Amino acid sequence: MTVLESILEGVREDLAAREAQLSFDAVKEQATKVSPPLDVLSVLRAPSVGVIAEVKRRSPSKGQLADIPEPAELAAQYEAGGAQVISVLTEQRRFGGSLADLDAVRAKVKIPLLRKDFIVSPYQVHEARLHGADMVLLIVAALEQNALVALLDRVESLGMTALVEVHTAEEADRALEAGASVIGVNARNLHTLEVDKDVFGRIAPGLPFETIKIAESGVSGPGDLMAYAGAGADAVLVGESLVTSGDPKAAVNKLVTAGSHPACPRPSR
Ligand SMILES: O=C(O)c1ccccc1NCC(=O)[C@H](O)[C@H](O)COP(=O)(O)O
Repeated sequence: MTVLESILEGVREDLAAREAQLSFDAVKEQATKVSPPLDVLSVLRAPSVGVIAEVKRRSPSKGQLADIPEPAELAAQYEAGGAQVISVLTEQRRFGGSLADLDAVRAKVKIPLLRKDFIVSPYQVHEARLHGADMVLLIVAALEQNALVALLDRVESLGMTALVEVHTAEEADRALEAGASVIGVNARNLHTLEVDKDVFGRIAPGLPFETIKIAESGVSGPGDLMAYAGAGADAVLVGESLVTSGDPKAAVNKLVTAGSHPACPRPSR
């Protein structure tokens, strides 16, 4: 069993437990009562190369990264540093996250929120909305094509934006066929955990001009952002280097400054 398959097994068990507590109909109904989602596409189309800053406690590849007792405080630092979007890892078993983290962050910051999890069911999409997410991650490697299409439609029908994650050219083709307008190229292979920062540069040039392109994983500082920007990234998604930095506001701000510097290569949009 690969790492991704093992994560998905736990995700499905945890999902079944939550469904037993709160029915699908109830989640759907309650989610209609929260404030409407923010317009993530406009934010990501800004002329500078943006930063999606992640609340990430631990990971299968690195183990414990940071305790993060107050995720809302970390998110506020990210916002103050100029992040465009905050990613909240809500998976519990491997990443130590929760929907309570999403609630806390939503109550604290005004910028868009990404629910970063392993979404396999429409239930989780409505749940994301109920807990204040504006954007939802859909991982192509975790989904059959019909499920990917159905989940993408579901996300968009709720006014949210899907970040459709790929790691290979074949997955990128599937993302485009499904109708993704935002594609994240993850440098991390979720089956082996190997990180290859060159994957973005191999895949992004083959994506349509109008597709918003996010480079995910392995960003340790402005140099990585500049390299991803040179290969066509509209934004970078960063976790580890921010949560371990000791000064998340400054760490985000360094990236944001690099992304808006005139010398930073910009996507041609
Ligand atoms: O981070 C992991 O080890 C991991 C393992 C298996 C599935 C997903 C995983 N991470 C999710 C992510 O994609 C990253 O949290 C995100 O791109 C930020 O990456 P980084 O800046 O390298 O922490």
